[in-house]
Parts: sequence; structure tokens; C-alpha cells
Amino acid sequence: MELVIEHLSKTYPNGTRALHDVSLQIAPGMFGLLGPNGAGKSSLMRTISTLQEADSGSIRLGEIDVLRQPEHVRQVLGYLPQEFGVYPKVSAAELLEHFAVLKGISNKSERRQVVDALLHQTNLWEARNKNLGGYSGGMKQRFGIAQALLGDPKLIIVDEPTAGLDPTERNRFHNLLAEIGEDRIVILSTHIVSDVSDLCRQFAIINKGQVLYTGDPLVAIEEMRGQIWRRNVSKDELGQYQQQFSVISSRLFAGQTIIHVHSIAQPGNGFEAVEPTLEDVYFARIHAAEQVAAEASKA
Ligand SMILES: Nc1ncnc2c1ncn2[C@@H]1O[C@H](COP(=O)(O)OP(=O)(O)OP(=O)(O)O)[C@@H](O)[C@H]1O
Repeated sequence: MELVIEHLSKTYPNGTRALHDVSLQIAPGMFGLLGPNGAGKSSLMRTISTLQEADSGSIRLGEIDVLRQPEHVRQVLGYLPQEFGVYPKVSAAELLEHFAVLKGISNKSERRQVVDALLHQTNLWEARNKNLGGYSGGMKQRFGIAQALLGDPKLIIVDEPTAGLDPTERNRFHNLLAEIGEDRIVILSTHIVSDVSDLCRQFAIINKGQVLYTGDPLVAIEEMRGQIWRRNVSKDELGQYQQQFSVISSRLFAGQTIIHVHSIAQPGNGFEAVEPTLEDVYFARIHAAEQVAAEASKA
């Protein structure tokens, strides 16, 4: 089953253009949707999840017309929203049982089996009788995945799931996502580039409601080969370099400022070529789009 999004656009009543002619083709497996804050990721996720409408365009999930048959989508969809609220005074086992009833698993012994299996799969079995209010961020996110997996959905959407998790919990969450992404479509919306490079064989970069790139992360990296250059600069020089070159990122390392420049030709003395990463791809694409927008606003 494929998810095919074509020419999707959405402008909110206050005039904010959140999605502009978005087209994406998503095959089973993990798909990373990468973009800065405000790029339109949540708007797209909510539209695919049938929680809000689009102004124009279409979304097809296999045979289902997502925008016209929301009730069909809901039967095959699991959704972990950005803000996943839980009832603090009930246990994971109780709440999952309750969600399972809502999901229509009416046979008691079947429900028990499903709930127990999900608690094991998400590594919450030991803590199943603890109140959710006492769960850590990572445990809450794993519980979010458990509820999203009820009813064996074909499409799972997770919105910024690793924000705020410590490295161990993030790692554990990655492993869980990789496991559930084996045989269904999992869309992972995030601004954390390494979430995508670790997990996804397909991804897209969106910025200001527009798709800047979509494809395979390894291909995207390969395409940047030979175009990323690094140099150490002093803090005072940074502004000057930004004027002169396409500085796509600058970061401090051991008290020094390291810049990455995107350039097809060797930018000059003191620059050395580096192996590009997905982060370079991401910053280079966003930077190029901003340049185009700046030029257009000048004209
Ligand atoms: N209900 C709304 N009404 C008006 N504007 C909205 C609404 N929801 C989102 N926006 C605006 O639409 C744009 C896209 O927002 P969206 O939440 O989809 O982005 P995002 O990529 O998910 O960002 P974040 O990572 O910050 O959640 C932003 O400018 C946001 O302020």
C-alpha cells in the first residue's frame, strides 16, 4: 500500500500558508519528514490523519481517498500526536485496555492478548501497573506508540517523537520505530536530522509549506559529495564569511567556530572538503531556498 499526496495546499483563516502544492509518494517503511519549526509538518500530519481539511489537492492511501473517506482512513491509521496527553492517575495497562475498547476490540480475551503483547513490545510490561503520571518522557512516548499500534494499523504517524528524550531513551525509541516500520508505512515528522538518517530510507525536506527535496537519504548525501567544505574561523570573522560564502552551518567545537560552506568549486584557501552528512544536505537545501526567497523579495 502506498500513500500518494498530490498538490496539497492549506492556508489557515488568518492567512498563514501552511502547505503549498505538496506532492509526496510514500512506500511502506520509515519515511522521515524533516523541516524547521513552522515548516508545516504538523499541518501535513494532521491532514493525513483526517484531523483537518485541505483547501485543495488529494491524498490516496492504497484504494482509500483520504480526504473524502476519513472513516476508512481511521480504521487503518495509528497516530501519535506531538502533544500526547495521558491521564496521570491510571495505569498503562488500564488506559491501553480502554483505548482497545474504543478501537472496537470487543472480545475480552482477544483484547487482553493484544494489550499484553503491546506492553511487551514497547517494553512497558514491568511498569504496566504504574500510573502514567509517574512515567518518564520516554516511557510516555513508548506508551503513545503502544496505543498507536492498536488495531494493527497500516499507516502510523508520529509527530516529533524524540524531542526531549535523553540519548538512551531516544535510542530505545528508535529501535522500536525501526521494528514497527518493517511492514507498514511509518511517517516520522521531526526537526532532528539524525532521527531521519538513523532510521529512514525515504525522506522529504519541507520548509515554509513547500517540499524542497524528497528521495533516499543516501542518494541525497551522494549528490552533495564534493560540494561541502569546512573551515575554522574566529567568531569575529563569521559575519564576513557569511557574506562571502554559502555558509550552511556554523557550530562551536572545543571553543572554535567550524563553518560548513556549500559550493560546487573549491571556495578558496583554508577550506577542506568534507564527507557530506544528511545534516549538510538539510542545511544546504534550506539555505538555497532562503536565498531564492530573499532574491525574489528584492525583485
Ligand atoms: N490553527 C492554525 N491557525 C493558524 N496558523 C496555524 C495553525 N496551525 C499552524 N499554524 C501556522 O502554520 C505554519 C505551519 O505550522 P505547523 O505546526 O504545521 O508547522 P510544524 O512544521 O509542525 O512546526 P513545529 O515543529 O513548530 O510544530 C506555522 O506558521 C504555524 O504558526
